[in-house]
Amino acid sequence: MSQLEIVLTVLPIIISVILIWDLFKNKKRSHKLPPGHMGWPFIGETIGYLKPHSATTIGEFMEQHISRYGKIYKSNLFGEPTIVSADAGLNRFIMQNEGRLFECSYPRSIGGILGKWSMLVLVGELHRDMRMISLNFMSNARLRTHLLREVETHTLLVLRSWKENSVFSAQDEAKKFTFNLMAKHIMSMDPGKPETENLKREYITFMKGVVSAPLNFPGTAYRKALQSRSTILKVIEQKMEERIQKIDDNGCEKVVEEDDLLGWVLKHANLSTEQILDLILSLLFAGHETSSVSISLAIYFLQACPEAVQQLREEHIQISRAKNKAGESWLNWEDYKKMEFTQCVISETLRLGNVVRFVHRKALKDVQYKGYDIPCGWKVLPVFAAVHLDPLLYDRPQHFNPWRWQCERTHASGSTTTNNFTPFGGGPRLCAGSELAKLEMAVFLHHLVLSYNWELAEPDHALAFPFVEFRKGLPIKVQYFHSQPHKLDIQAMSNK
Ligand code: HEM
Repeated sequence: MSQLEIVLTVLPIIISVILIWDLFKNKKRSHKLPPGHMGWPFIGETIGYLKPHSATTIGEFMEQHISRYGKIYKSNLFGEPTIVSADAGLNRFIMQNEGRLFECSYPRSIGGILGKWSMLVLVGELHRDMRMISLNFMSNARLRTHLLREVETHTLLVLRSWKENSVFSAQDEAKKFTFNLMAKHIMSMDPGKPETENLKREYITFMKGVVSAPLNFPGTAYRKALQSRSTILKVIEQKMEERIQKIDDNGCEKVVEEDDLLGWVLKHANLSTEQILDLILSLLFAGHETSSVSISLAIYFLQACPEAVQQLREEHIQISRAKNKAGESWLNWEDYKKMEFTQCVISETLRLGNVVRFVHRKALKDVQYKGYDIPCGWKVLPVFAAVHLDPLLYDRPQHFNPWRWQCERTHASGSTTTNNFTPFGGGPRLCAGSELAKLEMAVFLHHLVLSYNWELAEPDHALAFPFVEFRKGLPIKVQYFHSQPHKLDIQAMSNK
């Protein structure tokens, strides 16, 4: 057979195979997709989707898409075909079927910056192992025995530094509080020490990169963040080495017992150095940003709602009076459990502020939901913010109304509000630090309302892009609230 004859025989076969394969794929492709628009090639509709908007709204893009296509629509976001869900039922379905029908799938740039062993990136068994470590370390028992005292100490350190009538950024103060708490809890680093302050500086550069476009060129925020990442990792690694030197052959610390995450991981978990570094960095990230923004949001919402401040203050004055009577200073778990209205304020802050607005998932199989197909491999974005701000689910959703949660508490659980409230996500990836976050907010609010009155020094509001932040840093002015015998004196409290 001549070469030409071979080509003429083989070519039609190859073309037929391609055509049959294409036909087969097309048949598979004939999904009943939700309505929507795929936008420009590659970038799709990403720019519109990420356009900054007020954190207490879902933004123009989402509003227009929901009114045009409904609560479930298709799009092209982050370079991939995507199903966006503002539907409470679908969001629950996605979160509950993690690992079976859907899987966590953050953009590659997040893995680049948080590390390939970060909990946000890991799936399957590796994720489960890392999750167990985090859950153990933030268990309810540890919250009672260790964290409550730490949270209160760090709250007081920050609040005690506030000067009457001075103007400062409440957001920076909240960040200081949560960073110091995390640095202490994770690596026993003390606030104010040069090593802690250096780490904080690097961390700020790192965070700017996490929220920026992932452009790895000289001078970009992303490139600077990658540099800060390696500096931060060096600090953590050095701490690790110091700690390993202290651990004897029996696995016990020879000198001082530092009861932090680093020590715990070194003694109890079988992780590589790289895994420990990424775990610690991702916990620092997960535990610092979200809680500090939530505290800033609470300060912001409350200054516009004096009735809520008054009720909150009454609750905390009662707790404080009972403690004074009993000769106690530090808050204990029973005090925390008495903070019922405070929990309503926290829930309402998380509902209206939507610190984590959506999460990233992908479909592991072809999935059907409400007559629509979600094709295998497509990205899926459950948008919690859209559910939390849905007027069909929450009466006057844009209105800060902590009392709506009071009715919830008196009704049986499983009610509409509770079912549709997912500030901490859900299913097997439910936030590992949710109880710690609520404790931080409650203790901070306790001392805030007992110690100060506050007002905005200039107008500001929280923007979502999509990380939530106050553009001007939430400048506030404080006055002492004197009617309490309460003293912000940690030394005196420690000596009691
Ligand atoms: C109000 C504050 C917080 C909010 C709103 C929040 C929200 C969330 C959400 C929505 C997720 C799920 C992400 C996903 O499914 O892809 C998550 C995961 C996580 N959060 Fe939080 N979080 C907060 C505070 C904290 C704190 C204080 C910590 C403590 C270090 C923490 C540690 C984590 C961890 C480790 C995960 C990953 C869980 C897993 O993948 O199994 N979070 N958080």
